[in-house]
Amino acid sequence: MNVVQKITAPGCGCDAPEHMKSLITIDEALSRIADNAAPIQATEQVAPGDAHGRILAGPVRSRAMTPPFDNAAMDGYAVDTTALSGAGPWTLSVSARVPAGQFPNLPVTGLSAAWIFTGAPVPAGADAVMMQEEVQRTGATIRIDRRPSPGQNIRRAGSDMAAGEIVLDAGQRLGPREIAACAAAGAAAIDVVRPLRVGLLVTGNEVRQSGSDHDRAQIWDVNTPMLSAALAGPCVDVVSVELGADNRNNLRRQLAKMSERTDIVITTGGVSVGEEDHVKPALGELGAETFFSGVAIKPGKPVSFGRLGSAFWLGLPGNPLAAFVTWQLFGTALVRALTGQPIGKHSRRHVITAHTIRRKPGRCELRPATIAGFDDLGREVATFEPATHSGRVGRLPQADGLLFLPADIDELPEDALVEFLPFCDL
Ligand SMILES: Nc1nc2c(c(=O)[nH]1)N[C@H]1C(S)=C(S)[C@@H](COP(=O)(O)OP(=O)(O)OC[C@H]3O[C@@H](n4cnc5c(N)ncnc54)[C@H](O)[C@@H]3O)O[C@H]1N2
Ligand code: MOO
Repeated sequence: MNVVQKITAPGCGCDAPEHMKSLITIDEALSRIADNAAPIQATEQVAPGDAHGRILAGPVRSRAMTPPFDNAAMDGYAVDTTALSGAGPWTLSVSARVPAGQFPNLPVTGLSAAWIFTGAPVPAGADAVMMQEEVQRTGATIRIDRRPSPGQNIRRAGSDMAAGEIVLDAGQRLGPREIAACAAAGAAAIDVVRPLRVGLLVTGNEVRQSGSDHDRAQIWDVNTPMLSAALAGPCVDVVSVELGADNRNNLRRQLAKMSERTDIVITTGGVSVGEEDHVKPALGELGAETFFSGVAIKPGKPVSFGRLGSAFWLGLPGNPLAAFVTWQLFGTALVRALTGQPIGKHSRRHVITAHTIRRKPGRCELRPATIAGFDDLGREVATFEPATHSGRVGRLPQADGLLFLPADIDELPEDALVEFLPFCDL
């Protein structure tokens, strides 16, 4: 096996024909999202049990040390090792019984032991807990053959979290692991970012509801259900889903209305250069700002980003694979930016290509790929179709993510190391 090269930076397409010169790189597009989309300030409070998938608006501090007291890690006997003189064995009298949830009244003194259960507070005077399997109990006495170590089987107060310690920072997405830390920190109510209000406007005269009867020149709408599914998550409220005809005046009215009640307006289709592509002209008439218009990628070249009033606009291409890929690259980044989560390249990793690639250079290609397994060095190996077709989604369910094929590369051998972005949900 021969690693030919390590590829990190997708090229910029700047040796491309004149009409591609205005296109920017993926990383430049991500920077423009990060620079323009400041986190929304609105927050709300939720209980830890309702926080799944929400984004922390501020740090979470531990309200008290945890565990709150020294406690037994095993069912057994709490003893004072300093009272065990000589080489043993030792016989101790069982002087108390301490179940979890009950505070011990009596200290352990001399050759006495407290019968203790996992999670129960360790009595004063004891400095070790013997597992019950390691002692012989007879009536009200136990025999210990081997000297316990001081501290054995005791979980010390504060050993997990100190009082006041920051356990989570703002911008963290709350999954089961983070919610566990919040609960252990004693958080009764957690400050989270209020869900983003998102509107979806799917354009195209030819688009009809999936499964419906349609005329000969019409097609089933893939983008509405696909993006509705992509947006389904606790940090987003989809407040409006509309279809829009290829008509500038109508689109202008729809965009204006949608932008008044949303943080993000997502459009699909009508964003390229043809006379029937009315989304950008309609936004122009409404005085929208444009932060980028076209990225040197395949699929998804016309993807655009701007602002209309207080709402951000993300213009995804109509081709369904292009819409999905640009959602994965830029839509998820915009949601992250507006909810205060870092956006970066951290989720990209490197994989090995399973086949030779021959392609037309010019744009960085995002090719759907499947992680098929590992090579003999333990590296992930990706398989993929011979080409990327922006209108095809039939094989998308088999893909795990996107390979980044740099703009200037026309051929890559088998076993090349390339960047890979796993698909992610909100
Ligand atoms: N002269 C040029 N033509 C095109 C260029 C270009 O640079 N110069 N770019 C091409 C590229 S790349 C893309 S991507 C598409 C994107 O165009 P639009 O975003 O304007 O999308 P539409 O033209 O409206 O639609 C493209 C394609 O997708 C189908 N579509 C649209 N909506 C849906 C939907 N909801 N569900 C399923 N399929 C949908 C539509 O029927 C078209 O076939 O432009 C190229 N052209
Ligand atoms: O950029 Mo488009 O998605 O290739 O057809």
